[in-house]
Amino acid sequence: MGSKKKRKRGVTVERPTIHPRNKYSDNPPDFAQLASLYPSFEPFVFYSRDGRPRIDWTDFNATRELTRVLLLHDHSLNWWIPDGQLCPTVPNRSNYIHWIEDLLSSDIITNTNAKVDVEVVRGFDIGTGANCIYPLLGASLLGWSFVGSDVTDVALEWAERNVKSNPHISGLIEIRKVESGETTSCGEESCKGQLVDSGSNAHTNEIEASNPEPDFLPPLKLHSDVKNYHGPPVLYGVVRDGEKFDFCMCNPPFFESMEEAGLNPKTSCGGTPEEMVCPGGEEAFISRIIQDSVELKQSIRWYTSMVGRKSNMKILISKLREVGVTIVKTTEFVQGQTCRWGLAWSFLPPAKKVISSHVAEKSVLSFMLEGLQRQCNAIHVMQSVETFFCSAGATCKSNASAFTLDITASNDHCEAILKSELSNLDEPAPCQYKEVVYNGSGSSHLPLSDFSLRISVFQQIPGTLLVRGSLQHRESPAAGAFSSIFLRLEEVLKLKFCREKATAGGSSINRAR
Ligand SMILES: C[S@@+](CC[C@H](N)C(=O)[O-])C[C@H]1O[C@@H](n2cnc3c(N)ncnc32)[C@H](O)[C@@H]1O
Repeated sequence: MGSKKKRKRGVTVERPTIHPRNKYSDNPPDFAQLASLYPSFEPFVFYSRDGRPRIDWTDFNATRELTRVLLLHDHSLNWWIPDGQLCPTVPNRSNYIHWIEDLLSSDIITNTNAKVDVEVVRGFDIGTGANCIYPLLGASLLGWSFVGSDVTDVALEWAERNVKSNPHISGLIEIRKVESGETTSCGEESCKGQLVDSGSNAHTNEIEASNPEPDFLPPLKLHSDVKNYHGPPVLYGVVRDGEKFDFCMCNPPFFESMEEAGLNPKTSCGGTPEEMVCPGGEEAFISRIIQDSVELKQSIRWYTSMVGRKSNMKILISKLREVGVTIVKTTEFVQGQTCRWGLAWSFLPPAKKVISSHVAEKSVLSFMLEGLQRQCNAIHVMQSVETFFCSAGATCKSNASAFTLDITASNDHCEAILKSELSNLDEPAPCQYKEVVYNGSGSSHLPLSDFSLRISVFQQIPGTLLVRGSLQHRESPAAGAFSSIFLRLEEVLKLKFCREKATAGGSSINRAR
């Protein structure tokens, strides 16, 4: 996923954002224009006091109609889903397609499925849904061909209808029913012999795991304590003998129950239990994809999945390390206040020297606050972050609507933070608010020795927040304190907000970049 470099007040800020090739990157959907062109969409558009056209994101009919007109207007696609089925947001789903496009065009792994250029890229969409969104977008944007699989009758019927309503690309898409009777077992017995200890480091970074000599290493029994998937086949048993794919993709059932799905009160994208839920949630489902990939190995160049919880990334990456993949890549998909992750891996040999994330500088770190007490929300966390920094004398500037906090701290402030006891964040500390003024010359007036950091708080599923810190002055001498300070912040916030408190040394901090 591309991260956009933005010069703001003389500071280069890297933040993950909409993919630069996404159609909506520079031109977000224009509701007023769509309403004037499509009378069926018009009743869903209203104008807020600032005169901006809006829709009610909690109204399923409004979100479905928006998706329908966007697919028609911008992609010439005819599309519909029945009431209650999961309704995709087009800009968000396009990001995943473009990320795969990046993976395919990168030369990180060798292309042993080498094909002449005229052959089309072939993808496998696990759980294509009634909306069939990924095959429709991939075929219309990039001319890719797809097999889209699913298990439910309604998904298979409507995916097929959506394909047939678009004769210009229907030849590129096959909808495949997963036979739920023939549960494949890639259990430990069948996988054991093929597992190798990679001895590699999997990191959540741009180019991550390298396992240059997997075949010479001794077999390893899987020991990850991951949740098990008990359900219909996912890849193994659905991909046919001799079939080859350039990639597979998946927007998995994220949740273990509909209660956990919680149905975000700010949006209504529908979603039936069959679409949203599987025993063991996404951890179990993606673990099955990993197990199946061990069986299918190089039949698919890039295995990918969307991941809804950051904490699962860690578990899944260590599982990938155990099964001896040659490469792991991750990305972050950001839309509004929601974050999702992309996880990709391959068994093909790396084609070029990989850069270890040990040597790469980390400028973005994040952690999850899970199991938040009921009455706590992002605002409370923001206030506590402010107190954390201000009580050491640092300067904070908050933007409550964007859920961001810009912090400037001197060397002394950093030392004070690191020396402090795990403090009581209930007492708001007096803060020095300082407007950071752009001097117009392309450089900030802040002394370079200052540590400058932006903290963002994202709502995940109910009860879970993501806290992300991005270093604004990488070159500052105080920048070295970033990870220690962020680790400290994680401990302090978990102590205050999480039912399951942080344990010393038990940090879940993830190096994003
Ligand atoms: C979260 S929905 C994703 C739908 C669509 N791809 C999207 O992004 O909106 C998950 C889909 O996976 C399907 N599914 C669940 N288990 C499956 C399996 N073993 N094989 C294929 N599809 C499965 C569900 O029926 C559902 O349609």
